[in-house]
Amino acid sequence: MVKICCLGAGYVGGPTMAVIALKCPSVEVVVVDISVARIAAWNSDQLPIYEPGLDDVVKQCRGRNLFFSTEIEKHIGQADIVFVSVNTPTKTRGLGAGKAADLTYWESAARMIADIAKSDKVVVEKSTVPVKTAEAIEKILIHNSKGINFQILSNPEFLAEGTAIQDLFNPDRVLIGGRETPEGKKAVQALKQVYANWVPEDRIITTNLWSAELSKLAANAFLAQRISSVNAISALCEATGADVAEVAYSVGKDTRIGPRFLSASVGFGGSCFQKDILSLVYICECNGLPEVASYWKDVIKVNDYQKSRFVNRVVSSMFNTVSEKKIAVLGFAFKKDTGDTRETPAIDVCKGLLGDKAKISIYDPQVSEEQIQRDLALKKFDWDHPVHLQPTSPTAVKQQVTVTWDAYEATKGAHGVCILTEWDEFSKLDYVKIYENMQKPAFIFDGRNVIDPQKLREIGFIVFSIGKPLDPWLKDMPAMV
Ligand SMILES: NC(=O)c1ccc[n+]([C@@H]2O[C@H](COP(=O)([O-])OP(=O)(O)OC[C@H]3O[C@@H](n4cnc5c(N)ncnc54)[C@H](O)[C@@H]3O)[C@@H](O)[C@H]2O)c1
Ligand SMILES: O=c1ccn([C@@H]2O[C@H](COP(=O)(O)OP(=O)(O)O[C@H]3O[C@H](CO)[C@@H](O)[C@H](O)[C@H]3O)[C@@H](O)[C@H]2O)c(=O)[nH]1
Repeated sequence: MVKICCLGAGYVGGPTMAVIALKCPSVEVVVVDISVARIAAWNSDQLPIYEPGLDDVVKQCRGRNLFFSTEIEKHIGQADIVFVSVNTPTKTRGLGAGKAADLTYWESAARMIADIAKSDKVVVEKSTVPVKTAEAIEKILIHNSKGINFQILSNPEFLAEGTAIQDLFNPDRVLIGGRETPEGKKAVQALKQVYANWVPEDRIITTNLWSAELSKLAANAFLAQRISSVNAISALCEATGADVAEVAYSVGKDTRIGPRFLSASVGFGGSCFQKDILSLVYICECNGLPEVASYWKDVIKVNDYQKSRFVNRVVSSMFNTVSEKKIAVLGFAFKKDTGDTRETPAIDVCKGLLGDKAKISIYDPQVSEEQIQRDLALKKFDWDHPVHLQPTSPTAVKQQVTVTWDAYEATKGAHGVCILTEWDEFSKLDYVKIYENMQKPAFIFDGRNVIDPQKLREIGFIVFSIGKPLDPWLKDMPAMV
């Protein structure tokens, strides 16, 4: 029986390994983590992450050929294939701070594998890493190898949160990069065989190591670039009276461009896009390519602009101040169908409003008060370290922020409502009831274009929707910078 061990029981390690276990009954999969709490949650009825369809997959295989454990050494020792799916945050200190990927967790994982292994192993990079990481990892493994043969493969993950199970069941492609030596090719084949249990052969791409590593960063950069492109156009739509949904539809009808990933928003969030583009920028700079670095950096610049533009809209519409005004925030997760808040645009928008002394009342169906308070108190990039290693006691913002478990409670007595996540339930709320319970004039700022602005204007709201023709009220407000 092939034995797989995965280091890192997070948003990638957990779902990916659960699906491998489901689709490959003859493979034993053990997911290990340094976080005792996380492993305990994977072994309970309350999984540590919310992901549609995940409970079902885990229930089918846990205890059969899928196990979650903190006995890292034992399971690395027994494995034929070791996946490494640990955090690769942005560095906060030293060389490359604010851009380069911090490979501390990866390096310590590699050192542990080298120390423990007593038999040959295929080591798979599942984490997103800078190009040439495999070379560094190889050096660590080989220098400590005691004659053991390690083959390192790059097998980046392309799942998106909220649709992870669907993406894993039916991936657009599986990418495997390896050394072009006979041993390297054998290792690629061994991993290919695992995926071939459910992924059609023509969707399994094999490349050299560096192409695989770079493809992951490039794919995220291209995806994020589409969002920044449509968001840049959304600002121009607001200035000209064009409607970004109509523009995106017309543009996306060109088969060379395609319709997906063209929804204007308050900005992209999530643990990957910003981190991976910053990493790409740093790699370009290190390779003497400042023009290429600056091209990709602008994708993030436009994203930051979109978030601050949104805050400015809110403040300038409401008589240029939100001080002491209650603002309801509907949605805190970085997208619907996840409880993940890493790099969510809601953090920057809330911080912007808090900077103008607003009182914020937040509702998100999947995010707890503790998480929100921590997010609003954490320093930039601290969020991407293992949860149990993050600072514990958030301060300051508590009095200005309340968190409710009900959209009607959050909006009661509010001067304005900001929709920051596209949860389906937000388009179905009773907006007449919400309007009646709000201060007047009642404002709504839709950062996800989930409500029909015309219908809400008929109720009496002053409405701002990203990239849509402006409300007459907003047209008369001071110009925005
Ligand atoms: N989240 C996504 O949608 C996504 C998609 C594709 C790729 N990725 C990449 O996958 C990697 C992991 O991302 P994630 O979202 O799963 O992160 P995560 O924070 O949810 O999970 C990482 C886990 O690794 C554990 N860990 C850290 N060091 C360890 C060690 N030495 N041994 C064992 N466990 C260790 C942490 O405790 C944590 O539970 C990152 O490189 C990320 O960029 C993420
Ligand atoms: O048209 C769009 C599409 C997305 N978003 C936003 O973009 C962010 C990222 O969304 P998405 O890409 O769907 O989720 P992630 O889980 O971050 O997945 C991305 O990042 C992962 C981590 O690397 C990759 O594996 C995936 O392929 C890649 O889609 C979210 O805030 C979305 O709301 C928009 O604003 N407009």
